[in-house]
Order: sequence, then C-alpha cells, then structure tokens
Amino acid sequence: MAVFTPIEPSDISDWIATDFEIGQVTDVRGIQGGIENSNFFLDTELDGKAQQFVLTIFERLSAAQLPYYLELMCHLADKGIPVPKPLVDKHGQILFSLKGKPAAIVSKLPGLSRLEPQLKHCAMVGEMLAKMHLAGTDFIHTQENLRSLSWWQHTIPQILPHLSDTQKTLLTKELAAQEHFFSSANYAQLPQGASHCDLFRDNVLFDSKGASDTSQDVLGGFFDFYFAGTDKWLFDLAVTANDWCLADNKQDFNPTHLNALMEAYQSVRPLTKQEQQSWPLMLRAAALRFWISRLWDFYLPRDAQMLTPHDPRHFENMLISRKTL
Ligand SMILES: Nc1ncnc2c1ncn2[C@@H]1O[C@H](COP(=O)(O)OP(=O)(O)O)[C@@H](O)[C@H]1O
Ligand SMILES: N[C@@H](CCOP(=O)(O)O)C(=O)O
Repeated sequence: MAVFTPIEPSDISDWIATDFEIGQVTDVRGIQGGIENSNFFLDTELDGKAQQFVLTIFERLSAAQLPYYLELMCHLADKGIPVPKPLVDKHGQILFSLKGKPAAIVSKLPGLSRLEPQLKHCAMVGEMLAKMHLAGTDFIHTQENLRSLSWWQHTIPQILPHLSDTQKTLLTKELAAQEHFFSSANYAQLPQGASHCDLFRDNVLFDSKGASDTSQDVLGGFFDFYFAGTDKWLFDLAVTANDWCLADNKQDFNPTHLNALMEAYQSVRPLTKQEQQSWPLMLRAAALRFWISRLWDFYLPRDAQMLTPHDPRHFENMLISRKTL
C-alpha cells in the first residue's frame, strides 16, 4: 500500500487505551502494498498477550460511504466468511476520525498472498466467493459499486487526452459496448448483491498452517472491501477470474485454472442461463474497469510514501484478449 497519511504511536496511544479494550499500543507500522488507503499494522499488548490489528485511514472514501463496507465486513464475519472484523469502540462506533480523515481498525487475517496460485488456490477462492455472495443475501444495506459504469463515463474524458489514437478507439468503443450491455434485458436479469469487486490475488491470504511450502494452505481470508458494492455477482466473478486464472503471457486465460475457479464457484452457486450468456461481455467489463482506474491513477497521481503504481497496459492487453473470446 501507500502511506498518504503517516501515523506515529503517540498519535493514537491515548485514544486506543481509552476507547478500546485491546490494551496498550506497542507498535504502528505502515504497510507496503495497496494503492488506495493508508494502512498500518497496529500491535497492542493486553494482559501480557500480543494482539495484531490493521488500522486504515481512508484517503478517498467519505465517512458517509464507509458504513456500507464496514457493516458488510461485520455481517460476513458473523456468518463465518473469513474477512476482517471491524473493531467496535466503547461507544459502539466502528468508524473513527484520525488526522481529519475517516479511519477504522479491523482484525488482522492470518497468512500470505499467493501471487502464483495453484489450482487449489483458485478452487478455494471460487468456493468462498460463492459462499460470500450467498452470505450477503440478507445484508440489509445497499450501496452502488462506486467504480462502475457511471464512474467510467465520468472518468474516461479525463484520461482520453493522454492516450494514443489506437487506445482512444479501444476505450471509447468498449465503453459503448458496455453501455449497450448494461441496458440489455439479459443484464437486468443477472443476480446481484453485496460483491467484493476487487478480489485480486493480493487481496486474499492463505494460511500455510506452519508448513514452509503451500502444501497445507487453507484460506486465511478475503480483505480490502473498500471497492465493494451492490453489483452483479457475475462481475465479481469476472474480476476474480481475470486476476487469478492467467496464462503465462499474463493476458489470456489459463483454462485449467479458470475451470478450477468456475467449478468451485458453481459447486456452491451454479450460474444462471443469463449469466452464462453474459460471461464474455462481463469479462470485458471487468478488464475495462481496471484499465480505466489504472490509467486514472497513472495520469492523475496522488502524493504518497511507499506508493507502487500499477501498470495500466496489463488491462489494456487483457481487454484486447477478452474481445477474442
Ligand atoms: N485485515 C488484514 N489482515 C492482514 N493483512 C492485511 C489486512 N488488511 C490489509 N492487510 C495488508 O495490508 C496490505 C495493503 O492493504 P490493501 O487493503 O490492499 O490496501 P489498499 O487499501 O491501499 O487497497 C495488504 O497487502 C496486506 O498485506
Ligand atoms: N486491485 C486493483 C486496484 C486496487 O489495488 P489494491 O492493491 O489497493 O487492492 C488494481 O490492481 O488495479
């Protein structure tokens, strides 16, 4: 992640000691990886026992938008889905203010990301994603995916001046194709609900259970819900497939990995006929969404410590690949 807003232990030690029951702060470290928010590992000690949390300062999301994400994590955690659980303070609050920005503290999940996933990792993610979708069906809050079609329509004009003619044509033609898809009868019938919408390999942890290799890996959990929203479940699956099931050329699919993900997902929730028909266009929508956001981050960057920008060309190439399906 990046650290846009630095934090020292002295900034939070009194607050943590007074408003929570997690003991005294022993350390706060900025976390590398991620590009949206300022994230810190927060260590405390309670009755001689070390505790670990993740403190997030939200850099773009407003206090009005955040309850959806935090309540969703509470809901899913209560239903047994392995996701970070927001900490509730002594006043019953889960959303706080730090350095004038919204902030939250969540439980730290065990494990590490598997950036070169094996079939079993794809299968574990597919199965849990379907379980997560079903677990969200009785979540009472709704909030649109803030990085969906209307954001693409608003953002594309800002990035077009930076692109080559070929890129401009690809982007504007794909937007038109997606506008048509989003207004179709098929799209309207796709099942929807709380969706993660950013379930990349670096947003999933696997717990090796003490092994030095991946042989004992179990799912540690899904995190980084701050692009979540009420969206088509198929979009969530497409975002996930586009990142987890890549061939060595990093743009086409590895069919075996894709099959593992899809079979595991469908062992919990089979796709409807409309979803099967919509799959190729939804894969394009998922590639387009991240091409746009990466172009936006690349050409309209923000200041931050430890920020590692993501490469926009990856999703440009992927979109070209998905158009051949
Ligand atoms: N709940 C958590 N448990 C364990 N590690 C976490 C948790 N939340 C974040 N992290 C760590 O912090 C890093 C950055 O978090 P991320 O949510 O991806 O950042 P951003 O908010 O910028 O997208 C992750 O790669 C992971 O290592
Ligand atoms: N996953 C997205 C955008 C956000 O990245 P993250 O590392 O902060 O989750 C991308 O790769 O573009």
